[in-house]
Amino acid sequence: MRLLHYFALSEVSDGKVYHRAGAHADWDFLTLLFHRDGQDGLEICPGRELVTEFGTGDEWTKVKARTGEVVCNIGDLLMSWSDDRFKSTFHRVKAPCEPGDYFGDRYSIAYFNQPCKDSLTQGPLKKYPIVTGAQFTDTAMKRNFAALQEKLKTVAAA
Ligand SMILES: O=C(O)CCC(=O)C(=O)O
Ligand SMILES: [Fe+2]
Repeated sequence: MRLLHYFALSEVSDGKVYHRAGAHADWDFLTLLFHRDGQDGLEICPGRELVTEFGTGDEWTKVKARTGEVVCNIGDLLMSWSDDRFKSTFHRVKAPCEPGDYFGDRYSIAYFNQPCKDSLTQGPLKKYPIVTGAQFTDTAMKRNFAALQEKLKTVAAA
């Protein structure tokens, strides 16, 4: 479970668009997101053909934050377990940076459903090799860490 507090920002704009959580897919089975009325920012790009690649350029949909509603994001484990029938939900959190955005404090709860370490998963079509929960999580963490290292290199070189 992740308890997120995105701090309030002053209502200034330099004309650029920023994100406080970059585009990503979660590597769990299913993420349940809880927001508060009016604290918008989440944008989703569902149905993307990927297992956690950090791409850009697709169509993004803004999700209205509402108290009492639960946003369910498909994670990479459900994607591979379903032999890619259900695609991971690519998502990001926009920073308030344009007129009309919500600039106040934003609270969000992300409940990540992770597999037990010794559980075994494989889809009915056996598209991917059978893995334990521990192997799946370990691979996902290493892949994300490698992607982050690559990104840092690009930023450092710029
Ligand atoms: O704050 C949100 O609405 C999303 C957070 C999120 O995507 C994450 O923690 O993985
Ligand atoms: Fe996420």
